[in-house]
Amino acid sequence: MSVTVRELTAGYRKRAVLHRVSARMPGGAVTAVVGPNGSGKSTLLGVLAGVLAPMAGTVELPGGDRPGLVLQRSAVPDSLPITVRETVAMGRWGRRGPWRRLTAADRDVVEECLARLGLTGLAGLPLATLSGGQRQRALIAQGLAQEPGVLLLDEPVTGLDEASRGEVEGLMAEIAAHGVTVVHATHDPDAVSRADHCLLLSEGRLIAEGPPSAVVPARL
Ligand SMILES: Nc1ncnc2c1ncn2[C@@H]1O[C@H](COP(=O)(O)OP(=O)(O)OP(=O)(O)O)[C@@H](O)[C@H]1O
Repeated sequence: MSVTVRELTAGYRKRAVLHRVSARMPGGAVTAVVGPNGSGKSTLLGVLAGVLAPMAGTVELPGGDRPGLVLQRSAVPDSLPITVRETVAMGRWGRRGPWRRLTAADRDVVEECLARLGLTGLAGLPLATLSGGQRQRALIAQGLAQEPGVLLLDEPVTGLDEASRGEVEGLMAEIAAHGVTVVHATHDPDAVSRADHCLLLSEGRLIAEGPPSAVVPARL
């Protein structure tokens, strides 16, 4: 099911960063949100994730579902003493609360997500000891463990080598093929061209929307 924003204005304190953005992100497909630094990509993801309230306008999510949010890798400090399995298990906290024990069903979901992302063999290692690509997969597994209908990813391929970028792009396509609406912010031209749909932001305004080939300027 698709996600729709209408006349969305949002920002921080009194300052609007997004201005009257109207766009549709198709269900079961990958949408890339592109635009220069500071154009409002992360802000849009924050509003879709429900961590930032709109100042005006509306957000329509399938079934009123809370989307899963995969943070930028750089937002996770290296000093965090947490294993890969614990990282993925945090994806269940939204359902259980952080201090409640996970149920057997929760633990099954965690193991399934670890397996799906090829992380079973790494599950007991500290997150900080993983490569950039492996760490990104752990964060995606955490997002999937929320079993969301909408998965939001903030710059999931930034800083990865070509092989890992391709792997993460392939994963996003596979997740979408399972019916999840995937929306990611990116600067990477390959990630844009492999998306199904694209939103181009500039200075907080939507300046184009459609298939990547029609939207993305050659200079990106
Ligand atoms: N927590 C915050 N408090 C105040 N202003 C913020 C906050 N986060 C972002 N901004 C401002 O909002 C504007 C848009 O930032 P945003 O992070 O949404 O852009 P972006 O397109 O994701 O940029 P980048 O490509 O650099 O990640 C910028 O001017 C930024 O300074």
